[in-house]
Amino acid sequence: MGTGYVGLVSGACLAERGHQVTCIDIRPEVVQEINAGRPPIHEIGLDKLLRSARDKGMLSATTDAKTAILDSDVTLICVGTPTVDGRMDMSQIVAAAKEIGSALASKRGYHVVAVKSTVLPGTTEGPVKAAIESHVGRKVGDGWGLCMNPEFLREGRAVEDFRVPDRIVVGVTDSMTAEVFLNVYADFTCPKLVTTPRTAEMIKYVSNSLLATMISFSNEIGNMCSAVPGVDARLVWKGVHLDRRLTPINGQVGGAAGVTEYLWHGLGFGGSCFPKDVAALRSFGRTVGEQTRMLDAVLDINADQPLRMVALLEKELKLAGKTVAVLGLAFKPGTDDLRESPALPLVAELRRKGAKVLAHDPIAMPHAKKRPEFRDVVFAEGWEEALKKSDACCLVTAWPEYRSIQPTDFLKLMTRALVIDGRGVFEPAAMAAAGVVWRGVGYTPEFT
Ligand SMILES: NC(=O)c1ccc[n+]([C@@H]2O[C@H](COP(=O)([O-])OP(=O)(O)OC[C@H]3O[C@@H](n4cnc5c(N)ncnc54)[C@H](O)[C@@H]3O)[C@@H](O)[C@H]2O)c1
Ligand SMILES: O=c1ccn([C@@H]2O[C@H](COP(=O)(O)OP(=O)(O)O[C@H]3O[C@H](CO)[C@@H](O)[C@H](O)[C@H]3O)[C@@H](O)[C@H]2O)c(=O)[nH]1
Repeated sequence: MGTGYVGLVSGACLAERGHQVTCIDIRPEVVQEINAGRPPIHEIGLDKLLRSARDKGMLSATTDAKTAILDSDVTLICVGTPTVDGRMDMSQIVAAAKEIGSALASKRGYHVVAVKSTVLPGTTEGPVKAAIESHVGRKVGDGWGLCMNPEFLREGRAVEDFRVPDRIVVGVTDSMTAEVFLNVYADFTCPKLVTTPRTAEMIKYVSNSLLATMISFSNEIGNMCSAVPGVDARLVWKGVHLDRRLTPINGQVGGAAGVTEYLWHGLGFGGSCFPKDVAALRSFGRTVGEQTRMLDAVLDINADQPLRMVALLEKELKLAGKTVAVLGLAFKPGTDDLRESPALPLVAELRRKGAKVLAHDPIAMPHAKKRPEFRDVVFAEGWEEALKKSDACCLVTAWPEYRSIQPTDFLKLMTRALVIDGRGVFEPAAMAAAGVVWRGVGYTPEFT
């Protein structure tokens, strides 16, 4: 139920594993696209997977929740749980639960409802259970079961993450539900952690909050390193990661320059999860009488990073009347998602300072053109055009095609080659040697 990033990817991947899947959504246009074999979202590998599942008769989509629920054994709730004023908005999840309850009222045979959406501790056993029970007319355990199954996939790598997860967490209170539900994941060989619904809910928030904390910590340290002549943050992270406690046992480290992802300076985190989940956990902490000094700092540091990019630019030129190329609008590469992208506060600040913005993104431009925040942004066909018509360049999203831009391209295309790198994409020494003025957010190379 809910065919966004989580619902559609889960549905397509479970169909691949041999389950019969019906995707339910309230948006008829989305249902139509799925039935036509076209994913309404951009995810690597999803179009092929969806078409294959549909062609084999393993997956279809509908707006008719009741029929779909009556014809199935398990329902995964994958609707949105946005934050409004920093608090989790439960309206979609409660509406979905009521609909499931109404359908289950006439159902024979055991049915398991799993909350896959990210929800605060107590939500599954509180409002979700209450909404289902009040409509089904039977208590949980009487013909139906309830569990919590957080999802850890990343946008842009969602199919790969779902196919090969690090772990599967299930929060459940009775063995019958655990047995039926774990059958869904029978083919997955990763560690499976069975716990209570409240602990499962908390695991999801703590996972996201820890990763967000690592990013803000790296940014605070990167900013500090930048302020000390002769300290190179990239080498600082390399040196720190040579500690075996931070480097995985097999010696494989992800991320740039041999540094574990999430411990790397830059523009900060965006997307539909980290900002909302840290904010929701912070307000949850207050409701249980706990201070959240770390989480407060994580969000404060993150809000500052895009503004630092503008401050770096202003050291090099007066922004009023100038044109700035913004390369990348999506909150990260591999997705067309603009939710909470650092490009949003960056563009707003550039406009506030009187600069014109000429933007490019390989995938997200059709969405960006519809956003009111980008109303007076001009869009370029390609990065070459953006650079040619600009006085400076801000690299926001580390798309592979931007990684291949050479120092000579900046020199050839721009009147003055001035680049502010928000993602540590370019090699500072090569840029400097070629004569490009290169600055990094949270990073000043050792040799400057
Ligand atoms: N996006 C991610 O990478 C990700 C990863 C892990 C967990 N999560 C969590 O999973 C949940 C879903 O996230 P998403 O990004 O897939 O959301 P989304 O906004 O992309 O999709 C939600 C979908 O639910 C549909 N919907 C709303 N109410 C419905 C109802 N009553 N019946 C049927 N459909 C309904 C909407 O039309 C929409 O298509 C959220 O709680 C999110 O925090 C997201
Ligand atoms: O070293 C890093 C790594 C990431 N980011 C930024 O952090 C944000 C989130 O990135 P990522 O974690 O790759 O994407 P999401 O799709 O938002 O995935 C996160 O949020 C999901 C939704 O809850 C979880 O399921 C995933 O496990 C969790 O990684 C993006 O803006 C990235 O640019 C950094 O700034 N520095």
